[in-house]
Amino acid sequence: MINNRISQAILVSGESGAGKTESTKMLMQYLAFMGGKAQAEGRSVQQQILESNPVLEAFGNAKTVRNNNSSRFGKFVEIQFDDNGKISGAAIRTYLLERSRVCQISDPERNYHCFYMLCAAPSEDCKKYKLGEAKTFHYLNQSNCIELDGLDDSKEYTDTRRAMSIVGISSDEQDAIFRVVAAILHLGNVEFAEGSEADSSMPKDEKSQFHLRTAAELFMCDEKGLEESLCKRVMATRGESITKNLDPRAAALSRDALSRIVYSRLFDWLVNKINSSIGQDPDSKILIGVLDIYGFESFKTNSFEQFCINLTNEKLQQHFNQHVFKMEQEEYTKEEIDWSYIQFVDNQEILDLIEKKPGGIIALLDETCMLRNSTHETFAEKLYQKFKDNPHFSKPKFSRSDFTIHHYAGNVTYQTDLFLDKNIDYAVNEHQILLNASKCSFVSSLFPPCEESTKSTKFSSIGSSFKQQLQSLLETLSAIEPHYIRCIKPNNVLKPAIFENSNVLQQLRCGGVLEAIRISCLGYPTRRTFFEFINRFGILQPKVLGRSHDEVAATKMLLGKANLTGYQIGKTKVFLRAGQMAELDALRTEILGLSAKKIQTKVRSHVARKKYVMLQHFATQLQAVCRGTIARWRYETMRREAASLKIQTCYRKHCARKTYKEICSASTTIQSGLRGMAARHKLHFYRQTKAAVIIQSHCRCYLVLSNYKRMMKAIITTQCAWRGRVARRELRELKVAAKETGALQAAKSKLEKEVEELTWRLQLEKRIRADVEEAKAQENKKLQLQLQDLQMQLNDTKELLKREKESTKAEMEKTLVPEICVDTTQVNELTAENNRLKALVVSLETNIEEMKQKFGETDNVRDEWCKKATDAESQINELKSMMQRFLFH
Ligand SMILES: Nc1ncnc2c1ncn2[C@@H]1O[C@H](COP(=O)(O)OP(=O)(O)OP(=O)(O)O)[C@@H](O)[C@H]1O
Repeated sequence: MINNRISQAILVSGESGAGKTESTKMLMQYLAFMGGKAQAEGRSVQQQILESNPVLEAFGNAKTVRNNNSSRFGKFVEIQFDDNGKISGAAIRTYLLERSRVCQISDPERNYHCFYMLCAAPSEDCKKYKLGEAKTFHYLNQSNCIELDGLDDSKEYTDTRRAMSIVGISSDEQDAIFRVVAAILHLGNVEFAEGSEADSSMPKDEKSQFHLRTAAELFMCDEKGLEESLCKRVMATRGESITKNLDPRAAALSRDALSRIVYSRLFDWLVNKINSSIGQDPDSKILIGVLDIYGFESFKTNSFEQFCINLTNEKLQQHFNQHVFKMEQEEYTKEEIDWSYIQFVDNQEILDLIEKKPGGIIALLDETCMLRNSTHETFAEKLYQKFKDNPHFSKPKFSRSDFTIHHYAGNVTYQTDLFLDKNIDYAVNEHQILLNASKCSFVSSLFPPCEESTKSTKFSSIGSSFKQQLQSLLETLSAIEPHYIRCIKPNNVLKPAIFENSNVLQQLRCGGVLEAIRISCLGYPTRRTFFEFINRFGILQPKVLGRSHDEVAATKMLLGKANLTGYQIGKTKVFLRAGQMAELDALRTEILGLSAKKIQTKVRSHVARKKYVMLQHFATQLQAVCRGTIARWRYETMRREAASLKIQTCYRKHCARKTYKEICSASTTIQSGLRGMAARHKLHFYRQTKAAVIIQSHCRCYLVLSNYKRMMKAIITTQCAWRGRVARRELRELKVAAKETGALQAAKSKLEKEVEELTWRLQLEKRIRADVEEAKAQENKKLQLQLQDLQMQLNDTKELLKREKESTKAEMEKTLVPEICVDTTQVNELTAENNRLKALVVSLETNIEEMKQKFGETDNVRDEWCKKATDAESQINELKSMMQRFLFH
């Protein structure tokens, strides 16, 4: 593809279970690996292409009798490449999904894998979709095969969801997809019973009602609407519509039709989603298409699907024939080479029988479908009439509605029973309206409203649309170079290491492989124009590339050089036998190898030299860089040293300055301290001096003062003495003069002194007298009290004595026993007591007498002193008068 810039197609064919799908996957993996881009951001196209397989397999594959993982649809994967040969986009086209499987399976087959996966999903998902075990669903339990050996459905579920995410299906979309799948399962469990009206139907029981309700919930549509769409049908007749009840059987068919159409639309949605997710490359000019399409099928019961599948195989066989036989031999004739024509079985007539328009089986089927009240029997009748003379058509002897087609691969008898139903490709109007109105955007998008014109005018059938699809596929295939892969199934028991010869031979015959090999051996499968040939193999003999040789001669020279024989030279092309091109290619490869070696040598030496020069240059640069680095490093070191020196200097300077400042401040402090101290000393000395001066001054002052005072005193004394002398002299004179008054004066003084003394004594006496008076009064009072006490004691004692005397006397008298009864001790005691009391009385009386005496003496002294005082007073008064008189004189 890269060399010739021609798109290619790989057609993988073979019967069911032969390995088409596996081979296709391997091919896709290979192409993705070879053409895959380095993983850019997020998911790469190739990854999406590969991950589309598990998604499509989950929804389009099922277990059949022949294959546990049978693809129930055809697939053409178009991988687009850009100019660099890298994958730039992809498109997947699918063909004819087997819809009937959704509602009907036979033992031991299974329905589509997705149903079983969903039933084995994690419990929260099952709960969400109200699902139970797979065997509880009608669409799954028609067959006893529920589980497959070596297939874990729950793991498949997880893997499928992961793959869906990779291909760009969002989580919400995945939820909606599985919700629809679950709804189909629930729908399948709705059974119908006779309704109240004739030929009407209704859900059979509570269980059916539940499943109907759940299906409606999952579809997010009206439950009643769903029931009516299943149990009733609106018939439009000439402008008016009539609602017709469906009997239970028809209702069940309607239910299955709904399930089929929903599933089919879901599958188409998935394919479209994958395509839009992967994206197409409109600029891509080259592509590789891989076709994985169902192989020829011939079962006991063959229905519409087998009819379509076998049509496909007829078409592909025709393409193969055309390419390998027809076109090949036409080319030989055109190029006028020596060739005897080989006959081959052309299946054009069979294709005409099936698809010719008008008059082919498909056309008749469409016609029958369009007619009201037509049945499969009328259809079969039409076929019998129309093709009774066709050698490829026959009517089985014991059947009224079957027909047999003589396919290139063998005869297949088809049962027409469901041909009409399966061919009709439209959603029942009620179903369409119901699901279009779903609250779930996903479900409603599966059933977009159809235009009125298309609804009424155009009839669309599966057969016709499939035919068109095939036509378009073959057109695509014709435009590109096809390659064929024929898968051969070694045995029918799906086991390894078993090779059934006859079976394999049959497959080889059916596929036209033997003829293809024969023609390849006889014919010339490879051909090239002279220009292409010389251009490609000219290097075997470089001189042919000059202008001196014509193309034919040059071609022959080249072929001679390669020692090839048996080839043919045509008008414009050279035709080579099988294998010759490979020989030439090997030779070319060898020469190319040698040339490549030479070129490599030169290139290597050139590269080595270049490398050397470059290394030298780099070494110099490196050295320069290293030296520069070292120099920079040295310079840096020096700079750092200088800087460190500077820093040290600064630091030392800073330290010294700091120390100096500290010393300065310390010395200033000391100086100020010393100065302060000196000043304080000075001040102290000054103060001392000042104090001394003051003391001295005071002392001096004192000395002077005392001297002065002494002097003054001496002076005064002297003066006094003098004056005294003078005075004494005068006194003496005066004394003499006043000699007579002097005696009086002396007497007067003496008298005054005496008066004073007497006054003093009088006062003292008065005071003493007052004290004595007071003491006397107190003493008297005391004595009186004592006296009274004594008096009282005395009286008491006397009384006591008296009473005792009397009592003693009375006692003595009473007893009349004198000496014998008297206690002598008691008498003695009483006597002593009596004496003591007597002494006390005497002493008290003495005391009283003394006191009386004493008071009497004191009064005498007092009286005496008073008398003296009165005398002295009178003398004083006398003297005073004398003095006054004297002085007066
Ligand atoms: N190359 C292979 N190596 C081993 N097993 C293979 C190979 N190819 C196919 N098989 C086995 O055969 C089975 C069927 O293969 P595959 O599904 O590819 O068949 P098919 O031709 O696509 O069938 P159908 O037409 O039914 O889809 C595979 O599941 C696998 O078990």
